[in-house]
Amino acid sequence: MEDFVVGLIGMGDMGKMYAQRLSAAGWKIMACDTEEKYEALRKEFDGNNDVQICRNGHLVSRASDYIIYSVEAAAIHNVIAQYGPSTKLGAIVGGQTSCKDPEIKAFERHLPADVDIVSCHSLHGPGVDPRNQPLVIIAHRASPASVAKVEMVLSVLGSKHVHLSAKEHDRITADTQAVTHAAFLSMGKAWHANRQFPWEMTRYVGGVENVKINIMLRIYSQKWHVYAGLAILNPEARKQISQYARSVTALYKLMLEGDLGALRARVLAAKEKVFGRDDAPLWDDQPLLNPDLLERFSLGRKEPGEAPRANNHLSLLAMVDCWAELGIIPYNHMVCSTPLFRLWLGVTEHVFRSPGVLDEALRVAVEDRTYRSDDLEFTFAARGWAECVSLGHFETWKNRFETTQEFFEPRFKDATVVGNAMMKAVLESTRN
Ligand SMILES: NC(=O)C1=CN([C@@H]2O[C@H](COP(=O)(O)OP(=O)(O)OC[C@H]3O[C@@H](n4cnc5c(N)ncnc54)[C@H](OP(=O)(O)O)[C@@H]3O)[C@@H](O)[C@H]2O)C=CC1
Ligand SMILES: O=C(O)C(=O)Cc1ccc(O)cc1
Repeated sequence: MEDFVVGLIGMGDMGKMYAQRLSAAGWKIMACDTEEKYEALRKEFDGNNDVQICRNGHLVSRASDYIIYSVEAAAIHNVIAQYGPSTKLGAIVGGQTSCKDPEIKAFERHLPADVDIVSCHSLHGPGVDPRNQPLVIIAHRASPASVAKVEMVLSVLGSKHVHLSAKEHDRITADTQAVTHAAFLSMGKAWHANRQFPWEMTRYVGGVENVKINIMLRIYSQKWHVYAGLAILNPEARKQISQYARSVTALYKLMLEGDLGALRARVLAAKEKVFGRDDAPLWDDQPLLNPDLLERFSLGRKEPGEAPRANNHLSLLAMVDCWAELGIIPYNHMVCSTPLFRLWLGVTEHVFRSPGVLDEALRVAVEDRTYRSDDLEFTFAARGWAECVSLGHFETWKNRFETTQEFFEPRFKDATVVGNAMMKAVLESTRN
């Protein structure tokens, strides 16, 4: 492996993270982005002798032994069609896209037959320390020797390798990532529709609300294509996102009707399916999240000693309803989960394993009208995202995302600082 060269096509956030970490560990890298970024990238990597910037993917492909495509999911087909035929004889090729169906199809179609296919997916954003985070390895068409080479190169990330097929990967990430994002995207849309910065309204500050707000802002501060790609292009995700919207609508209607009995019965039945019976729970003895920790990461002000206002937690109740309807046991996906999913499952578990909190949420749901208009907007938003994903409308998705991104944009700087601290503390304190 002495002269082994790793090629990186796409030097955005993930490509650069790989370039920096792999070269720091001593691997020789050849990398490119689109041609107009050539000079800027050369300047950026000027001091790094282990990273050679190329003008295009042909130059990377012809000289690299293992090539990783880290480009937008919607572009992967065209990019592989362009550079795939230039792949070095006998090389290994993989991709980093969040959804494997289009990537594998493009590889099968455009790569020469002598090339092995071993894909990967780091299950975390570029700003998260990859150590101990799951890294999916997909040995799609490869000799054991090629898989071993890929694992040796990527071992420098310190992630936990999880071996899956492309189909298993897409199924699990639809259950974990796509539907989790749908919940936070809907919260952002709802707050935007009511023109609220939720942390400026005292009723929103504290505990579970901190997680909702911080993660919502984190998602809207990122690039739209990452979230659009993994929802729209994953053939498994449509069902989950549509069910989430149906669950939100059904629970909201029960709230409007003031039917506490029916609401309670539905939520408790879902709880039993997802979290097990009270005498045989599926959760661990230790909660996934320490609730005290959540209080520390607020963007808003709270008077000392003031408890967070009760909330009906429609977004969380609907998540459990959705899992129950689809027969998903979220704990089964922990080996292949992102930090956001673990956080989301952690707060959901917190509400469902604290009987007082769940009872209060159900009582508030029918008695307290404070949240009615927010919840109406949340319901519209969840249905809007679901429709957009079902129709596969990238442009509408982009527009929906960017208008809300613009609304929250002035707050991203502060939110990123608090959000990063929260993620770090939560990751350190949660079991994986
Ligand atoms: N961000 C995240 O949290 C994670 C993302 N992923 C996945 O990784 C992939 C990359 O994501 P990320 O790095 O965040 O996105 P970025 O947009 O930051 O990076 C993608 C880069 O690829 C470039 N590109 C597009 N076409 C070509 C081409 N023909 N030749 C060379 N470069 C090209 C893009 O250029 P241009 O902008 O000009 O199009 C862009 O710079 C996506 O598929 C994403 O789903 C996986 C795990 C985590
Ligand atoms: O943790 C999450 O769900 C994120 O939002 C970050 C992210 C985005 C895309 C991926 O393919 C993997 C991780």
